[in-house]
Amino acid sequence: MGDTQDSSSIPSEVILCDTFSLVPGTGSPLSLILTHKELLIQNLSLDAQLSPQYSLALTDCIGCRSFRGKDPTDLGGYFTAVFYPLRGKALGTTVYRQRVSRTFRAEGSRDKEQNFNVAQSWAKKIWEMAEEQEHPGNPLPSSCRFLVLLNPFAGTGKASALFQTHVIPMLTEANATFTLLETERPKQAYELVRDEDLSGWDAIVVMSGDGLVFEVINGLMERPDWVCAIKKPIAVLPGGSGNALAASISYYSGHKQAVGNKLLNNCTFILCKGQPVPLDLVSFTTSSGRRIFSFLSFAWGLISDVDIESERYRFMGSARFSFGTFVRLTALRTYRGRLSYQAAKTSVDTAPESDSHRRTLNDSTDIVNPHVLEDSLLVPLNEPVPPHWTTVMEDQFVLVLLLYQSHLGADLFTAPMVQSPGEGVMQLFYATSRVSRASLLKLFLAMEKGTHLHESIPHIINVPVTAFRVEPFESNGIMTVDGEAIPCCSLQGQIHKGLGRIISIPQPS
Ligand SMILES: Nc1ncnc2c1ncn2[C@@H]1O[C@H](COP(=O)(O)OP(=O)(O)OP(=O)(O)O)[C@@H](O)[C@H]1O
Repeated sequence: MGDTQDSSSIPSEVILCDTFSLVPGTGSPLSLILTHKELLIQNLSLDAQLSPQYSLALTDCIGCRSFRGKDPTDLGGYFTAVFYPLRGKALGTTVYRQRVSRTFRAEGSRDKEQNFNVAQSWAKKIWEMAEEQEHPGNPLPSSCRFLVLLNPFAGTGKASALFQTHVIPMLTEANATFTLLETERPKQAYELVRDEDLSGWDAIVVMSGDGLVFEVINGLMERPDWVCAIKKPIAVLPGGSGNALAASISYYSGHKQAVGNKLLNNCTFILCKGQPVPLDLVSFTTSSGRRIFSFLSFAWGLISDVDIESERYRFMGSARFSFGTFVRLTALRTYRGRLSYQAAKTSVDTAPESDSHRRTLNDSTDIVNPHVLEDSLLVPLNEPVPPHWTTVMEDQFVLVLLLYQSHLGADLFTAPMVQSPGEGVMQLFYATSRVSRASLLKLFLAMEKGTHLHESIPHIINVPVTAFRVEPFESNGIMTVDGEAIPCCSLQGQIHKGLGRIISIPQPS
């Protein structure tokens, strides 16, 4: 955990060292030591109430600014450093970020300007070191300009209020500028990103559920300059009821499980400190010729039924999915159809077994034709699937799910094996009519903590795949792509590794 650890040794590579006092406080002196990695605070007073020494990690610092005292007779120079260290149960399931702000007063000189200069040079250096901590790669500019698209009706309708209370203060501290656009109707975000010049923005931030992200991805892919446009970084802040992408990004960025405001804090921190990383997208073609781009999931059967039927329990927030699942389990349906897929090849190198799921040989970079994204793994829907594909002979399905991120909802940790947003693999889960209600119940209960893969649950199959086809024999039932309902029809899709960009904090492997 990065916060306030006791440190007993003086660090070797000291960059700055000076004496200040803490504000507010007793005015007692303390020594500040800045190294490449941390700000070390040592109390110089004999007050036994104060911790003698603690440190704040610069990886957790989102901003630092200097200022003069308001009172003209005040000779002090000030700086405030804001950190969001990890809190919670490191070994448990919930780890989240919480604000720690420290203001220091420089008072070594009788000259006000000189004290201010000291504070200013500390603030500048701390921020420089904090930025140096970020991972190498392609960082966002230090003063970012964000276009924030917010759906005020997402989830339980609190997104606007949460943006004001939780997000704006953190963006301000991080010196980021933004333009907020509250959507007034469905498809407005889709049309905006499809039609407008986006060059004035470093990233598009979506504060909503997964539905608005779906609009943004599909809007970008509709542009004549989609090859370039789809590389525009997207960031996600949870404002809906499912928030699967937000929960996945929070998990990849080292936060384990979090929901509600804790998840929002984590994601806002990621927005301030993260960098654009590759995001897998799946292109779907339906029998009606429709092309859809997806960042999260495809579902048919139990999961899509619950997703759409539980809309009426929206007031429950994320609990609507668990409640809807229990309701649907009492009246389980089966759907007749055929499922085919191309299994992902796993690496045969010396990687440890537990790691093998992360390695896929399907690294073929998409040959990006400027006019259309080619699906090199697919044949036309009216032709049989390629001979090396697998077809599930069973024709009664209870559920078919393809998931390409770790979470299916903030509290549905369905694919713990997914460790980053750009692995180039879809996790296929399916169950046929042989599965029992007890097995399904066990699956959904274990999914909350992501332990279902360690339990033996009969007749729930998981295969990593790179392409798939679903052919329902009847047109009743609901299918969803990223939680959005589409008419039940034959369709197929393939993954495009790292086609998009999402802001995340990559973890050292
Ligand atoms: N002002 C608006 N009024 C009504 N619908 C809107 C508005 N703005 C966007 N939408 C639509 O609302 C749909 C649902 O939004 P979204 O998925 O982001 O939230 P949610 O359904 O609450 O969350 P989740 O998908 O995580 O359950 C989107 O498909 C979007 O098209």
